[in-house]
Amino acid sequence: MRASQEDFENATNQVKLLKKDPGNEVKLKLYALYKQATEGPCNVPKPGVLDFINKAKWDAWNALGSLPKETARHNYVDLVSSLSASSESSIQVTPAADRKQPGSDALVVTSQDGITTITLNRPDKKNALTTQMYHDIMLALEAASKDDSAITVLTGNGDYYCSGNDLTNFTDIPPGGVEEKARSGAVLLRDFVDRFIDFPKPLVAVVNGPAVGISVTILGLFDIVYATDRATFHTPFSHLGQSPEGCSSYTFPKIMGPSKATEMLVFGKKLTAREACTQGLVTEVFPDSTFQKEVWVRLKAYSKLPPNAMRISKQVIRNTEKEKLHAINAEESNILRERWLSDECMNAVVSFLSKKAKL
Ligand SMILES: CCCCC/C=C/C(=O)SCCNC(=O)CCNC(=O)[C@H](O)C(C)(C)COP(=O)(O)OP(=O)(O)OC[C@H]1O[C@@H](n2cnc3c(N)ncnc32)[C@H](O)[C@@H]1OP(=O)(O)O
Repeated sequence: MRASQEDFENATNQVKLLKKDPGNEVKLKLYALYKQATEGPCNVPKPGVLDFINKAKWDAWNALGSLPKETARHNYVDLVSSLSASSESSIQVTPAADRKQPGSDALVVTSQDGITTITLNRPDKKNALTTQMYHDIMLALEAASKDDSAITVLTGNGDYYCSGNDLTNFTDIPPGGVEEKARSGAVLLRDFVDRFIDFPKPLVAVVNGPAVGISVTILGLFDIVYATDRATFHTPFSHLGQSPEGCSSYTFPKIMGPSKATEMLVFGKKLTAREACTQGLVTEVFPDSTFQKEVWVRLKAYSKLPPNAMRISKQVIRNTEKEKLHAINAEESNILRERWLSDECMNAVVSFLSKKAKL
């Protein structure tokens, strides 16, 4: 028996009463059938490749081809009645403008005992780096380079050190489109990494938990890396259709040899803290239970050493490579700009986002 218009309207109301989220795949199917039943075959332009949610919806609708309206209506009613009446749906797209924007509290900067500490403070998002945070970290480094502290520390709040680039950064497309987005992303990346290359004082990473992506690659530009034994080091660039940054294409082979660097940067092998220490990426590993205490006692003692001597010694160690590092950074940023426009990268980002999206 075909579903009547009344059955269809009842089903559309029933959807609103579902208590359990039926999942993105079902929600896309419901959306597509609804559009087909009410408007017929897909008749709107395909959204831009990085307009992930609307593109997924468009794809689902378009996939129904010339399915007759009546059949779509019938299939919609069938699908709704097969979903548990005790579920609840949340078929909504949260507009970008309505999403909670990270405030300046996503980064906390403190200065004490001769140490300036920059803390990533988005523990609920595993300290993923928003565009604003890249800018704020650059400002914090600029200020730290001029303040009277002897040592600068980067660390994270919560169970993660940092989960790398916030993948939702990819959804904020400017009027110039995806090319413009990729271009400005590459400029931001290059500026960001340049600040680490040029940082004049001893720079210490206090890796309080797992580290992913760019938070790992820039470790090659730090002077000291202390890690809890709970930390892991993961650069899943190939999985994301991306390529190495943070000068890691140069620093990692230099630190650990080309073959171990390839395992990390090309195959995305995740290292434990002890493996990373054996391979020279980490300076020292501490038991998680005493990590904070031991590290800060150590750093406070170092911070009492003559600051000018430490700064000059750091520069003697690092300066010979600066020019090369800037050239590598520029090249890596350029390559990434192209990677961000690739299908491989877009599909990987869509896949991550669609797991969290409210469709
Ligand atoms: C302009 C400069 C560009 C520089 C280029 C940089 C490249 C990179 O850094 S590539 C690396 C990018 N990062 C990732 O691919 C990591 C993605 N995240 C994950 O794989 C996982 O979230 C995890 C392994 C880091 C943690 O997994 P789990 O313990 O299961 O926790 P959840 O997944 O539930 O995470 C909690 C919450 O945080 C959100 N989140 C975590 N990482 C990111 C991220 N990188 N981008 C955006 N959001 C992230 C996650 O989605 C959860 O959010 P809600 O669902 O809203 O609670």
